[in-house]
Amino acid sequence: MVAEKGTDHTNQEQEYDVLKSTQTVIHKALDKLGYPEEVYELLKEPLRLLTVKIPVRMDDGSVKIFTGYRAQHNDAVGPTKGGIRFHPDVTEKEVKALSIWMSLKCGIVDLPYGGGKGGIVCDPRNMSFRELERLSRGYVRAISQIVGPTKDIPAPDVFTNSQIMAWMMDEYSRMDEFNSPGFITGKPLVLGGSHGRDSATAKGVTIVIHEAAKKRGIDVKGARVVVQGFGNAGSYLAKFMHDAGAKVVGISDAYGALYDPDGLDIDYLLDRRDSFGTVTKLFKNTITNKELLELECDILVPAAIENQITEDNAHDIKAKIVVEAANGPTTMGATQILTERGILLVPDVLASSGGVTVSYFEWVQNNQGYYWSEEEVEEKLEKILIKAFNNIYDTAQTRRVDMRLAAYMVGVRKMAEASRFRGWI
Ligand SMILES: NC(=O)C1=CN([C@@H]2O[C@H](COP(=O)(O)OP(=O)(O)OC[C@H]3O[C@@H](n4cnc5c(N)ncnc54)[C@H](O)[C@@H]3O)[C@@H](O)[C@H]2O)C=CC1
Ligand SMILES: O=C(O)CCC(=O)C(=O)O
Repeated sequence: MVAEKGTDHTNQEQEYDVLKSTQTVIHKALDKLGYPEEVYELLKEPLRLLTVKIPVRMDDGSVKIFTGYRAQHNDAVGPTKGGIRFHPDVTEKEVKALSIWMSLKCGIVDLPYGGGKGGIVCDPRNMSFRELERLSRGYVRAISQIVGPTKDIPAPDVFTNSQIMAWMMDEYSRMDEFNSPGFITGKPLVLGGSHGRDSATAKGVTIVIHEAAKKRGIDVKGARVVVQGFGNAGSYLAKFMHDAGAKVVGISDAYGALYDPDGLDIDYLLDRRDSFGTVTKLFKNTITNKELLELECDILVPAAIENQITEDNAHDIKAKIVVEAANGPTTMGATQILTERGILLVPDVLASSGGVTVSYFEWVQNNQGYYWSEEEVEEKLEKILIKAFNNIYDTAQTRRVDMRLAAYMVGVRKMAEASRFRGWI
């Protein structure tokens, strides 16, 4: 049955509630796996959520109070792990959902972690370098009691980068009175970062695109690709697709989108984009993000923010494969519509797990004090993601469920088992 389009405001609010929809799919996954209700009661919310107020001295002398969060979903398997987002739309609910997705990712690629996530309500695009440094350091001081290399290990996410990780690592090291590179991942190479972390999310997406294309008999060479978002995940991905011989016909950022049916000049766009993944402001001939998503193409990769493919536009998506580099870009209703239309949807918790996988490699290298080559990192990442993709694809086929539910079934099992062995449930 084809789902009806969302009609009123309440329907839309429910459709866009990322926490509720995640909970619904976790519930279904646990039911399918035969777990009792108390497992769902444990896993439906993070174990811990810290809300902090961060006073920051602004460059004009005034003090601004920022709100930040750190959610730790489940630490039965090991320390929690996940990025920190700086964005004006950050909410408590979003951070909670993001921490649950991190647990699922860690389960899918079999890392010894549970999920965590942090966020600060701010717009770094309107802040100076020094204001950002003070905010980053203030956040670490505020959450210091619950994070640490064996407790909860942060990393980059939307509008945060290796410089911000460096300030945060330095602040934590000062408090800890040790050099603590294992406190955070996504650091610059000279501070114990890993080769390949910058491009890891996109590399992982590239690996699963190749696997998904094989399943659909699509040759990546010559395939038409559309990428929403031109930041860390989206810009590297556009480059990898371009280098693989695909034709990247559309890209976008928060301000608009670019389209060329003959393929965009990706190297030129990479050269001109700013550190927040903005490039479309330089062009007059732009289209909207909505138009971008509905372009004729073979592979569509949302790599920006949540709730982009909804019941309102899922019927108009022309791609044969949708690969979610972003967290939560497709609503539950839209997942159903795309699946019914025969579009292969590779869900976020699988497609974007390359980032946390290489973050894990970084943490291992920090703990060992022994560093790997880029080739070693790539080889290990490829093995893990090919196995994860095929495991989930096969689960979807044999259990006759959509790819998202299959991914949740694979991802939730380890933390449920670990919680059971610990005697929590
Ligand atoms: N950086 C990482 O390692 C990982 C990132 N992700 C996810 O990938 C997505 C993108 O993250 P990054 O590339 O790291 O962020 P980024 O900050 O490097 O880039 C974000 C991009 O999204 C665009 N954008 C922001 N708000 C938008 C809006 N309202 N509409 C359309 N575009 C908008 C920005 O202009 C920019 O091009 C997020 O969902 C993030 O959670 C997932 C796994 C790991
Ligand atoms: O690299 C990490 O530890 C986490 C990356 C992240 O935040 C994500 O996958 O959404």
